[in-house]
Amino acid sequence: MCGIVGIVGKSNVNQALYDALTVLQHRGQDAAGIVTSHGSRLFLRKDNGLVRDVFHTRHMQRLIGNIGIGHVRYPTAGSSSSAEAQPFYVNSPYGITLAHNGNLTNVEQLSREIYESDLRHVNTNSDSEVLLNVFAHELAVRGKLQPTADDIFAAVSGVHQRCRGGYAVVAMVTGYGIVGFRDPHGIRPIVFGQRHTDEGVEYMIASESVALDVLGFTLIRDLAPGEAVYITPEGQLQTRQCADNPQLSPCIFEHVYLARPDSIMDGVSVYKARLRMGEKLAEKILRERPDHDIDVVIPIPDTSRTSALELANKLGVKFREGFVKNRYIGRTFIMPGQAARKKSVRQKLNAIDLEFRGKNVMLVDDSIVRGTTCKQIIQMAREAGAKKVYFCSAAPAVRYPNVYGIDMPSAHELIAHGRSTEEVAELIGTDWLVYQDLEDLKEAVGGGKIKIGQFDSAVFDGQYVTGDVNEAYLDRIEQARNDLAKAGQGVSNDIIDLHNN
Ligand SMILES: O=P(O)(O)OC[C@H]1O[C@H](OP(=O)(O)OP(=O)(O)O)[C@H](O)[C@@H]1O
Ligand SMILES: NC(=O)CC[C@H](N)C(=O)O
Ligand SMILES: [Mg+2]
Repeated sequence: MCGIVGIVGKSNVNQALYDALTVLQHRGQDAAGIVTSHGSRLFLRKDNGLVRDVFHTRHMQRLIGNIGIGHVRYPTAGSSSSAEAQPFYVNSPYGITLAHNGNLTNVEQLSREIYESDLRHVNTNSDSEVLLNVFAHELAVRGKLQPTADDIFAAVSGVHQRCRGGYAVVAMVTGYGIVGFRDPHGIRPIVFGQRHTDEGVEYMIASESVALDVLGFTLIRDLAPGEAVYITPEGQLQTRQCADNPQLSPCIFEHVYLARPDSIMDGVSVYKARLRMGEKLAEKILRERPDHDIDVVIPIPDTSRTSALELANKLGVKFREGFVKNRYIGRTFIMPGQAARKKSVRQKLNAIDLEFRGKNVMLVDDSIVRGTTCKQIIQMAREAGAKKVYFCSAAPAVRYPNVYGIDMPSAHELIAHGRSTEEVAELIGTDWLVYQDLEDLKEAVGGGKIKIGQFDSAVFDGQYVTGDVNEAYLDRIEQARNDLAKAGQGVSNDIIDLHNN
């Protein structure tokens, strides 16, 4: 999960892109980039770091033009080298730049094809650079000096035919506008919207609706799975279905953890979905122990707050903020490397002892992935004097790797992989562990006013919706991308790309 944004505006879009990236920062903290287009010239700035660290005034001043795209990165392929920061650029045809959220599952085959059949060169190990080259090739074979909307949409169809995995993409075709597209399963989110200015209508494409909201754009809608939206520099917008068999199966983990609660995804309010998760979890707690002795419900900030609040309401138990979060530390789960993640939990969260002393506390988190957070938190609760420490997770046990854009490539790093609930409870040191049931989670997200019947919930059930993920593939990514392997990777930051200002 990275954050992507594209804007076709009526005046310089640099500041709006920057602002949108800060709103999407929770989707990627490793690198950030913006490319703008002014006439036939492109201006690029990208580097490792948070948005506020990557763009200084001098960079912003050079990012001129009324049209541009941006990206915040959380790597799922290749390395954390700044050479893999996005947007990526290819000069032919037309000069295309691209920002991608997701992960391709057939990247090895595509890399071979690109080199052997398409006669193209890819300079990094990033799957997003491969995706860009596939799109560029599919556009090039149309052989047009001036591509039309039909050509752009045909190129997206070509991408759908060749690429497998999860992808939400914005690409800028220099001189011809911006295109956004979503994979045929709609695994990763992407929306578009508009705002009216005195000079005319401006359009924005973004990962989450909250980016539109904050910048004064109104949401038009989500892109459907397989669909593309194309906006010319003059502001003509067209959409088209470019896949043969689109079927919506959005990533359910977006609702659990990745997205901001004030976003609406595929018509579903993330906030409401999280409230319903809390409700369902309370029902399960009452089923397991109708005469429980929980004195207080305490969330583990930030993401679990919404569901914890509703859980407490439903149980009729006090809700208390027992942990204070250091607002200057980012999200720990999306940090690269276990050492950094472990250290950050303690720096990030501190207990208010009086909320724990002598009490039976129910700690609530949105999910338990590697177990880094809950192990330390449970210990902190005990040190703060809790009598009993119970723990519940608004998501079911995470037992299988993610291959569609969340960096969970290694089953063995997942604390619940191959373990029962009781075994996990013992490992993390809790007196009672309650996981949400998967059916309840699906109902919480897809059973509101807007119905969604199918999800990518592979991390919970091992079912991969793209149908191309087998044991051999999972073994390969486990070998290539487990924490140890990543730590040993040499990282080259040399960019062969546009001049990076
Ligand atoms: O079991 P783990 O491997 O520790 O992963 C799960 C934890 O990581 C996330 O928190 P994070 O600190 O990333 O972000 P948040 O502040 O949005 O909750 C998530 O909300 C859980 O608390
Ligand atoms: N999290 C993502 O969406 C990552 C995008 C891309 N696979 C990368 O590693 O840069
Ligand atoms: Mg958390």
